[in-house]
This record gives sequence, C-alpha cells and structure tokens, in this order.
Amino acid sequence: MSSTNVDASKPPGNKYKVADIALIKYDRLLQKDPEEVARLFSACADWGFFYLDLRGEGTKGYIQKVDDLFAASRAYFAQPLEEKLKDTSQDIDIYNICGFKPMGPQGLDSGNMHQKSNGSENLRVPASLVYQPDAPSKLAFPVGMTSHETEFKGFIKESGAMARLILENLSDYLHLEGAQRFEAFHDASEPSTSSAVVQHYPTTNLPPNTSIGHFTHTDTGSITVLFNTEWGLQVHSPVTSEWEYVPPRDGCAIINVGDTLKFLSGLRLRSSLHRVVPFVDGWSSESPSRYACIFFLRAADTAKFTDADGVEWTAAQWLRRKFGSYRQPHEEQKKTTISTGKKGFAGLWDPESKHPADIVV
Ligand SMILES: O=C(O)CCC(=O)C(=O)O
Ligand SMILES: [Fe+2]
Repeated sequence: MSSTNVDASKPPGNKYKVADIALIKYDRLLQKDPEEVARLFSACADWGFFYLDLRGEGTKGYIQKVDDLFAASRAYFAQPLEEKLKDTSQDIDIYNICGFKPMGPQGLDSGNMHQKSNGSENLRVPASLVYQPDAPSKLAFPVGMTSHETEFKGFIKESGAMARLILENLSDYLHLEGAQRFEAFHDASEPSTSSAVVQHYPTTNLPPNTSIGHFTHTDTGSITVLFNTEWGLQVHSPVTSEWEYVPPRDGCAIINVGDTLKFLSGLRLRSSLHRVVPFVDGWSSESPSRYACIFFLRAADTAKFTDADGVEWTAAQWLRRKFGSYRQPHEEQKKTTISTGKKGFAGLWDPESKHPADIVV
C-alpha cells in the first residue's frame, strides 16, 4: 500500500479522533487565489498542520515519484543492519544531516514512551546535493540508495519548490517585503540542513528498550512535506489539548510548520507538537511496517531569528540544540521547552491508559 491510495475518510471503525485540519489545494496556491491563501494562513496559524491536495494533472509525476520512493525505502530498510550502517556519517559535525540513522539505543534518540529509545530508522539525504552539487563537501549520496538517486533528488527538488511556494503565499498574506519575506531566509543557494528523509517504523524485531513509533516533538525547520503509509501520526490539538490522528490521505501531502517559521513569523504561525504511535489495528495487513517520505525545508544555516524567550539563534544553532535535546532522557527534556515547546511536558504515549484519541466517540 502506498501513501497515495489510502483514504482517510474511511478510518478503521470510524471511532478514532481525527484532527480537523484544512485541505488546501496546491493548484490554487500556484494561482495565488486570495481565498485559498487566506485559508492557508489560517491553517498555519490555527493548527500548523494541513493537507495539501495534489490530485491535479500537474502533480501526477510528483505523486508517482513519492510512490517510487516508498518502494525504494521498503527495499532499502529490508537490508541487513550492517549494510545500512555503511551509509552512516559519524564524522559529520551537525547531528544527523546525512545518511542512515539506526533505531533503538544505537540511534541515540529517546522514544515516545518512558525510558524507551526511538522506534524508527531513517535515511537522510541533504538538499545541498541537489542545490550545491559542486560545493566541496564531506556529504555523499548514500551508497545503498544509489539506484534511486534520480527519484530522491527529484523528490527534493519538487518538494522544495512546493514548500517555497507555501512560504511565498504566507509572505504575500502578511505583506512582507524584501529581506523580511520568508523565502529570503530560505535561499536554496545558501548552505542549510534542508533534507529529504525516508523513515521506517517496524512493529517487530525492535532492539531492546525501544518503543514503536516516533518521539514527541515539534519540527525544527520551517515547512515539512510529509507522506506516510499508515495511521499513527498524532497532533496535540491546540483546540482540545488532546492527541488526535492525522491519517494519510489519498493524493495529499501532510504539511506542517516548524519552529523556525513560527519564530520568523513572530509567533503568528504554529509549530504543533506531534508524535507517531503504534496504531497497529489500522495498519495494512500486508505490511507489519509503516513508512514515511519527508522533505524538511529549513532556513539557511546563518539565518537568524528570536525564540519565544527573546533569545537570538541561527538556524544551525537551533538545529544542534534541538537534536541534542532529543537525545536527552525524558526527565531532562521536560526541564526545557526545546523538544516539545512546552516545559514539563514530554507528551509520552502510555498504552496502559486509554488515550483520548483511542476512545470510541
Ligand atoms: O512518520 C510520520 O508520520 C511523522 C514523522 C515526523 O514527524 C518527523 O520525522 O519529523
Ligand atoms: Fe515531525
């Protein structure tokens, strides 16, 4: 099953809380339709999450690329761990900007449950391999993905263009000019940690002390373009303060706003807290795994912004701080707002307590 033939209008049993996020039409954003741009702004301000409807003629090729990438990911992650570890770049200065990251204690990140490690493995390809192909760099395209380099790079290019179109429309809506426009902080020719990631969430054979899913976090960067194959993504609702599902939807990307854009917008846009939980009841029976293909648009490394406490950061500093926090035990993470945006709140998943999102309504 791919992301693009899942229909969220038919949730398993119709009994789970689904986040009431907007559906924004990509074609109308391309045309800068004022009503759609206003809806886009509200979606980013209210939830920081929305579906981007890509079911037009012009995006057929892109959707095909996403499906190809899912197929490539399945093959990639099915390799033995030793093979995948050959793509791990241990020597890279900024955490996790390129290559394979294992799950469990070896991957270093804390998980979505108390005292557990993170349950997803991923492969990250920096956008700089597309935008600055000739720049001297220690980064190289992962060997285990070589036969899918064209699709991967195409995904980076087209997702990057979509994310920038969203920034452009938001800048227009806010009447931002020149260097203040959001796109100005995201010049593709500047070094950044923008990257594409394929992610695998197995439900069996996890390393010891590892929980299925993804830890609770807000995204570091500006715009995330996400496709996934199964239910499991939950957003912490700004309306109800409960966890609500954001299921995959046929022909649509899930878009969310990250911390950098929230800060660049003077807190007008929301960087919503989210996580992935093992909603295995709703996962397709033919696959015991969940997959995600993601593009993270992040500001240029040197772009500056001020956080909610009035402290100035560059985008590169913010990423290091954030990725460092994800590696801390939950008790430590709770002492600051870095990981989740909320002090004292780790948002851990507790399978013993009936979670609001899992209560029949
Ligand atoms: O797998 C998903 O649906 C979401 C993953 C995610 O939030 C992330 O990698 O930042
Ligand atoms: Fe995320």
